[in-house]
Order: sequence, then structure tokens, then C-alpha cells
Amino acid sequence: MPMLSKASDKYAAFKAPSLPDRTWPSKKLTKPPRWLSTDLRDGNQALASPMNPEQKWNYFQLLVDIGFKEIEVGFPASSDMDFQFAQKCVAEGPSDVWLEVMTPCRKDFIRRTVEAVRGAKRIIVSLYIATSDNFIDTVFNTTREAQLRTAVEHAAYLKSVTKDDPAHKDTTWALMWSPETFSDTDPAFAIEICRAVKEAWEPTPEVPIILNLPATVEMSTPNVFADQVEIFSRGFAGDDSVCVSLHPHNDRGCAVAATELGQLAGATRVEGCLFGNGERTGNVDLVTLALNLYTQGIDPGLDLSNLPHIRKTVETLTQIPVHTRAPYAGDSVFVAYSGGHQDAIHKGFKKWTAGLNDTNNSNNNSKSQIWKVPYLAIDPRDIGATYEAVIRVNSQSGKGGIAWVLSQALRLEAPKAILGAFSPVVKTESEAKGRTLLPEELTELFLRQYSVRERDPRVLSLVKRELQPDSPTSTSSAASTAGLVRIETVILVNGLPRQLVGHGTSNLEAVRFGLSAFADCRLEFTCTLGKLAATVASDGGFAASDAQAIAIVMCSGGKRVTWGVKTADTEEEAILLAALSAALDWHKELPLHHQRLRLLPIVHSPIVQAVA
Ligand SMILES: CC(=O)SCCNC(=O)CCNC(=O)[C@H](O)C(C)(C)COP(=O)(O)OP(=O)(O)OC[C@H]1O[C@@H](n2cnc3c(N)ncnc32)[C@H](O)[C@@H]1OP(=O)(O)O
Ligand SMILES: CC(C)C(=O)C(=O)O
Repeated sequence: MPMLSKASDKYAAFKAPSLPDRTWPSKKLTKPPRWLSTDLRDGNQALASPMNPEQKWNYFQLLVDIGFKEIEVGFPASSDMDFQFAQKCVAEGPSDVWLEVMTPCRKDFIRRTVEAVRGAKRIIVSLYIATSDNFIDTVFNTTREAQLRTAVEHAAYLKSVTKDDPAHKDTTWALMWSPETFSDTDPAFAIEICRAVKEAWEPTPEVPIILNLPATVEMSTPNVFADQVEIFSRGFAGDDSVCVSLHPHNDRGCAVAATELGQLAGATRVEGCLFGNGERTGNVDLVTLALNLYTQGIDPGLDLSNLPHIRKTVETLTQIPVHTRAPYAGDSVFVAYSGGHQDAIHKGFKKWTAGLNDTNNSNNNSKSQIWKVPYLAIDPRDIGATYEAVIRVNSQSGKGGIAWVLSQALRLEAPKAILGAFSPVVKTESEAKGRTLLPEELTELFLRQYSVRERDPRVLSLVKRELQPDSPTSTSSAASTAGLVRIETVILVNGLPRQLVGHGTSNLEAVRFGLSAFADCRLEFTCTLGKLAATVASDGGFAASDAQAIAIVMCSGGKRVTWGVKTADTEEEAILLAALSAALDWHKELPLHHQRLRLLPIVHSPIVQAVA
């Protein structure tokens, strides 16, 4: 059947309860909820191939490592496997973790469930029955009154075989009561049945009853769910023996939003699954919820530092891949392809790093560290991702993306002008390959384009001396040569070797001085330094190596600008080689009749003899 032209013939709008004086919209989340992972129950019961005991145990350990203090381990009365798994968790699980076990309102099931967790330190028994009129009618074929009686009867029975039974006195028992299908339940009835169950259980402030509100099926917009939760919470206002909890599903794709608003509306505990696994469209995604808090400056109390490992483990155990665009965890969440995004990320990252390194900044330990990198909701490194993976360069990319890759790979903040000159080369290469360039491919292209690793064949020799005050090579007075350097080099000009000698307070100054006498204008050099990464790390990123320095030198004079990019063992040597290369190119680009670099042939020069 195709979709109807008149949807209202088949679907009725959800009847939202009225709450004109709602207070949740002006509240803020300021702390994390109590988290419960239901991966091993609601998540596992929704798998095409449920996990075997060994896999469940691996998953359990992962949850413990992440820091969950409440873990639902299964439905022990449903099968021997779930029964034995609960026993194993009791015997081998950490003593500070509450184990949660689920049972329907059936006495034989309750007895078996309690048996499965005999000897445990802390147990939450999750008891539930549906409370929506639709379920009461369709599934149970009964009335609200009868459903309430069943609920109370089984809560009282559970009490008699747990906390009232001396044989179980060493266990701390908590009841979690869920009006299943709360999202579709008259809030007044939800309050009525929960009050009755609470009375039967007799909780204390030390071990409150958990009143768990499931959006068994998500029925409406998150604001409506928040109103439902606020109405319910008001029914237990000021009652410190009650903890209001949420158990949202994601049928309308709004589970995360509904859970956040539900907390504003009064809930202090949340049940869900990692990466939103669970029945149909899943339970609420706990990773997203926790990291949403984290990026608001709130410690979620869960350690997701190694998210790639967590993701891999979950994918292997559930056989469900995490979507490439899943918040925080997907492959694509930190990847920018388009030029505008890349440029903003690069600039933002540079500014943020500068703030971190600015030791003079009195804000250094506070404001300047606040993450404000455009387009990135979180610092990838906080959750185990690398910066190198952030930007992928293709023909949609501009200078910003190239700058990012070079800054990561070569620790080099390449000047805008050389990026502009290199950008068309990158686009052509990406188009020729028909795909994105990997960071290492782009770096290699840069190194090749500017012949970075090859020594310039026009530089035949290069000697640098520090001039001493009484240096015999100095032509000036002893006092004035102190701290100067002298560069002696033999270069090929129009195929002929020429000697060039220059002095200056720095290498660049000396080269400039040596060349200026023969140029038709003053030459200026500006230099940028970096490190050439020698190896590509196993994760595809770069491992920076300090072995090789890399220098970009821009030579400008008149209206002409040329570039030299060279590597060497030391920064000093790299700068000199790059500067000479840039200067030779600058000179080469002069029309022949303007070439003034007519240096003396050096047939008799001792330097040339040394080179020979
Ligand atoms: C929303 C949730 O996720 S709730 C948890 C759901 N999880 C699971 O069901 C996984 C484990 N379940 C099982 O292994 C089985 O369903 C069992 C062992 C619990 C029960 O098996 P069966 O006795 O064969 O019943 P079945 O699976 O058909 O369940 C439906 C019956 O349970 C009843 N039922 C449903 N919820 C409850 C409840 N909370 N309390 C009591 N009975 C309930 C239904 O009304 C129906 O009763 P009927 O047979 O008299 O019509
Ligand atoms: C019964 C509750 C806890 C549940 O799993 C649901 O409604 O989805």
C-alpha cells in the first residue's frame, strides 16, 4: 500500500497532556544522571544473533571499564544462559557495581530471578507492567484497576522474597518499577500505579525506589515527553525515597533530545545503550548523551577517552556497525572535505593552540583553553581520534585544508602565498586520481613539487663561518665583526660557477647582503620552519620526526617572488639552502639582459678547489 494522500485517515495526532506552567524550559543540565547500561538486556534482546556468555562477559567488562556503576545483566528467568550469566556477574563482577535483573509480574519468574542473584552485594530488580490503555486493552485484555492490583501484588511478593527474607539479608535490594509504555500512558494513572507500588515496596532515602519511565515507543515530540515527565515528577516532589529514571527509545529519532529534556523535567537517572543499540530504532545512545554533557563542560562520569576501542569492541560483539555519521563515534564526524570548513578549522585550531602556548597570558589556565574550533564540537584527541584524520583534501578543498595537513605532517605553518601557488597542483592531482588525497599523499606531492628533499644542483658548495672579533677573513675592524656570520658559497649561474660571499647578523642577512650587490633591487627573505616527518604512523597519521628540519624561504625583490623549500639536518642549513634556491630562481626569472649576478669566475678560488 502506498502512503495515503490523507494521513489523518489512518494516523491520529498524539494527545499531549496539558501543562501550561511547565518549568523545564528554563532549567539547565548541570550534572550527569545516574547511568544504567541496558546493553546486555534491551540491547541484547534486539540482536539477530544474541551474544553468547563469553561475549556478554566481554561486554560486561567493557561497561565496567567505562565506569558504569549500574549494569543490567539480563532477564535471568528467560533462559538458563541468562540465569547463569547473572550468577557469573554476581560471583565475579566488581562489588561497587549494582547489577540489574529484569522480570515480569509473574511469581515463578520473580522467584527464579531472585535465585539467580543469590549472594550478590547490590541488586536492582526491574519489575514492569504496561500501563497505557492501548496495551492494557490489546495485550492484557484487562482494566487499569486490575493492572494496578497485579502491579502491587507482585511488588509486595518481590519484597517478601528479597529484603523481607532473612536468607537474603546480606544483599541490598532496590526495586526499579517501570510503567511500561509510559510515553503513551495517562500521567495521572502512571502516578497512581507508581504510588501504589511504592507503598507496597516501602523504600528508604538510603535505597530509593527507582520509578523508571519508558518511552517504550517514542510517541511525540521531546517537549511533550518532557511535559509528561514533569507532571510525573511533580507527583513525587520532595520525596527522597524516589528516583525518577528514563528509559527512552528512538522511534522518532528524538531519543537523545527527549532524554535531555526529560532530565530538565525532573529525571535523575537514565537507561540506554552504547551507540543507541536496542529494540527497533534503538534505546537512547548513552555515548551521545555523555559526550553532549562533556562538551558543555560537565564531567559525565563515564570514561570515553578511547572511543575507537569501545566502538570496535561493541561492533564486534553486536555485529552492528556504528554509522559513519553517528555523533562523536562515526568515521565522518571529524572529517572536513570542503575548503570553507577546512579553512575555519585550521584557523580555529591555530588560535586555540596559540592560546594554550601563551604562557604570558594570565588567562592561560582558564578561558584560553576553552575549545572554540569552528565546526568541531569536541577536541578529537579527547576521545581517542587524531588531528591528522580531521581534514581530507580533494578538489573541493582550498588553501586551508592544505595548510592543516602540512601543519600536522610537517609541523609547518606554510605561508599563504605558497599555499595559493600549491593549491591548483593539489586540485589537479585529486581530479586525476578521482578521489581525496591522503595526508601522506598530499605531503609527498608538496615535497616533490618544490624538490624539497633534493639538494639544489646549482649550489656547489656552502661554507658558513662565525666571525670572531679578530677574524682574519674580516675586512672590517675587529670590534664591528663580533657576532657576524660570513657565508661563502659557490653557485652555478647560467651554467658557470660563481663565488658569492656575504656577511650579516644572520644567515639570511648574509645571503641577502651577498646577493644584493648583484641584484637590481633589494632582496628580502622570509623564512618558515618545520620538521619533516620521517615515517607514517600505523593509524595513517604522521609520526613527527625531529631528525630533519624543513625551511620555506620566500625571496622577494622588485615585483617578483620565488620560493625555496629545503630540508637539512639542522635548521640553519635548511634555511641557507632554501634561501639560495629561492634567490637563484629569483635571478633565473630575470630576462637575460637584466641578469646582474655577474659574479667573478672563481677558477682560482680555494673553495672551488675544495668542491672539486
Ligand atoms: C519492553 C521490553 O523490552 S520488556 C522485556 C521484553 N523482553 C523479553 O521478552 C525477553 C525475555 N522474554 C522471554 O524469554 C519470554 O517472553 C518469557 C519467558 C518472558 C515469557 O514467555 P511466554 O510465557 O512464552 O510468553 P510470551 O513471550 O508470549 O509473552 C507474552 C505474555 O506475557 C504477558 N506479559 C507481558 N508483559 C508482562 C508483564 N510485565 N508481566 C506479566 N506478564 C506480562 C503477556 O500479556 C502475555 O501473556 P498471555 O500469554 O497470557 O497472553
Ligand atoms: C519495561 C521497560 C524497562 C522497557 O524495557 C521498555 O519499555 O522499553
